[in-house]
Amino acid sequence: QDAMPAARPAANADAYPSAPRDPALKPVFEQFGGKPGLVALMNDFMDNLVADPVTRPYFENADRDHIKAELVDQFCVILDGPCTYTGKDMASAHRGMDVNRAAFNALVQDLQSAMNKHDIPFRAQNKLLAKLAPMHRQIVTKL
Ligand code: HEM
Repeated sequence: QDAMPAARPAANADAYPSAPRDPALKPVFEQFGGKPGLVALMNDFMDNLVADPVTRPYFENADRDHIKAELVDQFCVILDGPCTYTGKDMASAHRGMDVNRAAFNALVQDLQSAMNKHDIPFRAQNKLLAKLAPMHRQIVTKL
């Protein structure tokens, strides 16, 4: 898989897996409160990740402010907001971390409880989660 690094796609090509922007998600971006809503959401999401014993080991020594800022841009792009994601692609960002299914699922639950706290409508939550779920292929590298 590492045999032909030159053939790799651009750095952020699968951050939001090469799918085109989906204009149908613009109303969902508004339901998240736009970019300020995403910034507020990410604060609680990261607090949950650090409080959760399953995810804490991954985040306690990480640059959490940086990750939050990248997540805001990434989710904003996924929801067709006026943002650009300049962070790493998901495979590169999580390489060597040995993220397993349990950790991935725990992170999703921590995101769900943050979205509930921010009163994001359930349907809007699921629109975002549907875009995040396939990313497990790039992120989960361990059974
Ligand atoms: C759909 C699920 C996930 C998404 C969308 C996501 C997204 C991101 C993004 C955007 C970054 C920043 C990349 C950059 O710095 O350029 C990042 C970094 C990171 N993620 Fe995830 N992630 C997910 C799942 C996970 C899981 C399950 C874990 C571990 C339990 C995890 C742990 C980390 C850590 C520790 C970093 C920081 C890496 C570093 O310091 O370079 N992520 N993630």
